[in-house]
Amino acid sequence: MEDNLTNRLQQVVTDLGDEENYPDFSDEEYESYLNNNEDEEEIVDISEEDMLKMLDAQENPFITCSRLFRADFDSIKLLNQDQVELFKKQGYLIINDFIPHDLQIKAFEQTRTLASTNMMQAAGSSKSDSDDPYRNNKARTDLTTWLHHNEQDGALGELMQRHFSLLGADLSTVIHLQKDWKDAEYQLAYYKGSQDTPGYYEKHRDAFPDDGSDASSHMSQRRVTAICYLNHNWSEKDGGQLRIWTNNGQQDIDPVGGRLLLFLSGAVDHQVLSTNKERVALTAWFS
Ligand SMILES: O=C(O)CCC(=O)C(=O)O
Ligand SMILES: [Fe+2]
Repeated sequence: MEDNLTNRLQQVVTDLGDEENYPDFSDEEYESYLNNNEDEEEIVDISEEDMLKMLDAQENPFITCSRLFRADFDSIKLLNQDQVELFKKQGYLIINDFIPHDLQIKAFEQTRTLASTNMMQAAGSSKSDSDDPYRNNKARTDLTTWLHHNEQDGALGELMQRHFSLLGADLSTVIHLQKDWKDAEYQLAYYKGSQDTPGYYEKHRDAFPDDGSDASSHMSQRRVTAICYLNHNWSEKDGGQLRIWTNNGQQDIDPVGGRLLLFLSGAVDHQVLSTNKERVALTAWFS
């Protein structure tokens, strides 16, 4: 009896170890077997890049985002009608001398001080990873810090309180921002950048395409990116241009001090090219 049991057990073990006794599934049968035996709903882990590809294939993102512009609006103070038209048509707009030269110099020096006194963090550090889960710490080399317009002193405070708040008033007049929109998110960025170790920020988009309708608004918060450059005496050899991908191909924008660049966050891919010198920018996102 015992022998019998041992023999039978041995036979089972031998049969299990013998591949020829396994059911012979084709790949398709195996897939369907796995799917039928799945208890939990499969969570599709799609990358930001693939998600953008999928959304861009549904509709040109410049068209999606152009629906954010209001058909009629009241008076605006900083921008003029032609600039608004151009912004809508191109998906981006450059405004030179957005701020006075002395304010630009002071804001640059203030940023340098913040960077050298450890008040700014590597953009890919764990602290800011949670702000931007799609990026890893190799995507960009800058030091950053979030600024709050009513808590900031000095030139950077003035830049937000006076200049960006006027811009925000205009943008909320010409563009559909979210109903509870109050103020921009502000991020200050400092690239150390040298000939030996150039700074960079890889190609990316700041938001998913969004026309403000209920169907798409859950995916994105940011609608307009506004970048004010604070670099003085910028020259071609310093690099650090912002390459943008527009509806009409790519274009490189020099990060000239005092210059403001606006673009539709959900439509324009962009990349900071190698910068061989210190490079400072204050970015505001309007949602
Ligand atoms: O500094 C720039 O020109 C671009 C910055 C940027 O792309 C970002 O902070 O998302
Ligand atoms: Fe960006």
